[in-house]
Amino acid sequence: MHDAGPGPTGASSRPRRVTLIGSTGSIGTQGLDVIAAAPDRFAVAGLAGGSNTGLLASQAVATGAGAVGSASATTDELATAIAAAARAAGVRAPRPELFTGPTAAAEVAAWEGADVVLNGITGSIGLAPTLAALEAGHLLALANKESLIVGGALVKRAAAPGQLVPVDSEHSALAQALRSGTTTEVGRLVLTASGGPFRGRTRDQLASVTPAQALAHPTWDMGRVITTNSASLVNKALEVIEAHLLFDVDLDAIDVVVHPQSIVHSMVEFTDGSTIAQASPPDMRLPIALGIGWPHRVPGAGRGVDWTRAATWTFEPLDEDAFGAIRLAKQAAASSSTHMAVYNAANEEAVEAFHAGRIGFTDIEDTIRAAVEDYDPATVLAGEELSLTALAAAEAWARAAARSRWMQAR
Ligand SMILES: NC(=O)C1=CN([C@@H]2O[C@H](COP(=O)(O)OP(=O)(O)OC[C@H]3O[C@@H](n4cnc5c(N)ncnc54)[C@H](OP(=O)(O)O)[C@@H]3O)[C@@H](O)[C@H]2O)C=CC1
Ligand SMILES: CC(=O)[C@@H](O)[C@H](O)COP(=O)(O)O
Ligand SMILES: [Mn+2]
Repeated sequence: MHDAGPGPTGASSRPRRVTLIGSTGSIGTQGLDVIAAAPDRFAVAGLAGGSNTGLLASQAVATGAGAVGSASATTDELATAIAAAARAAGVRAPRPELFTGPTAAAEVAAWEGADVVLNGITGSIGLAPTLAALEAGHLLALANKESLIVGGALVKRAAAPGQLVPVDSEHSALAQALRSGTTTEVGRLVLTASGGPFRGRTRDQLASVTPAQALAHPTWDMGRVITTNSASLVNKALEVIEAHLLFDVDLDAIDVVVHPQSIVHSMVEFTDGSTIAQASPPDMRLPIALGIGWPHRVPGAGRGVDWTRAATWTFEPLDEDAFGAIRLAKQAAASSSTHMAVYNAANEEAVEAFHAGRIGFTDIEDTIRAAVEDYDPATVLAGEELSLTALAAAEAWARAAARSRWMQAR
């Protein structure tokens, strides 16, 4: 079993040191909130961000992080931004170790001053930091689902037992439910889906929805890509594969049910017909705190359900004629070890194209379907086994295949 370092129980000799990859995003900033609220349990080790250098620099000053990485700034720009943030805060500028460029996030993830890495990058670019954190022996609190889904067996092989803890709300719920039962007693996993902003629409009605409508998630405030993926149900499709990889449950024993209130975050049905569900108001700070504090709960991380008020929780089947992303992902995952990299890369390209006004909403799913159906690993990979090289080739093929659809349409 992986040694997570000091337990953040308040009674340990020092707080657990946390590196945040994607510290400027939705998961990253909520991770910083959790850490700031529990200074006896957690301290910031490292920070890595993308293009928001000003916020990254302010975070570096506020937290005293020992390592700071930026994908977009030069070392001089990052140092200057940190000095400016310190001046603005009226404090002495800290002198963290700086990392810049495309490998910065992975270098910060591997940085030795951490016990735990919270990976909150968006997209398959999260794979390198995921592998770097695991190889460095850190506990990995994983929000960046794409790295597990794309990396598949590569990520699983790199993780020692207990080293990878899910932060995604559904998988945190499943991990919590599974603490009460042995895996041989699991009948099936049931992931809840909010249904997104377009719940109840037909496929024809989906064709004309706008990016602004897709970004109006009914229950969660998240980054642009995952919010769009929730609207298309691609997020739930990725999560089915994520659950399959995390918990070694067959794909045909993983179901999705639409639960618009997002209070039951998922459930495990055991072989005797008993179901254990995890419920809490929608707030990512709870699964983030549990992820970085694993296996300990952090008191006050989230608020509980208010049982004194009348409330209705509803569950309904998913309309798979309108939303085909989950069926398509199950097919892709069963096809080859690199098909999900193709699925994800085609989706990443299509989401960007949708927000750029190049394609319509239903073209997202059509783009993924075409890529998954046309992809032939024997041709694209020329016999290469699952490896970072093979994944890069599969992704490059998928991105080119996706783009060619809207280039041709011009
Ligand atoms: N938000 C949520 O509630 C949930 C999110 N997740 C998952 O967590 C991940 C993050 O989602 P979310 O926080 O919403 O996304 P955001 O878009 O809000 O944040 C993404 C973060 O990644 C950073 N980033 C982008 N490129 C790089 C790079 N090359 N190197 C380092 N950092 C980079 C961004 O930096 P910058 O802004 O500076 O460019 C930003 O900090 C996704 O995989 C998502 O699916 C899962 C469950 C819930
Ligand atoms: C908070 C979280 O974990 C998200 O992945 C959330 O599940 C998105 O909501 P959907 O159920 O609409 O995909
Ligand atoms: Mn989720």
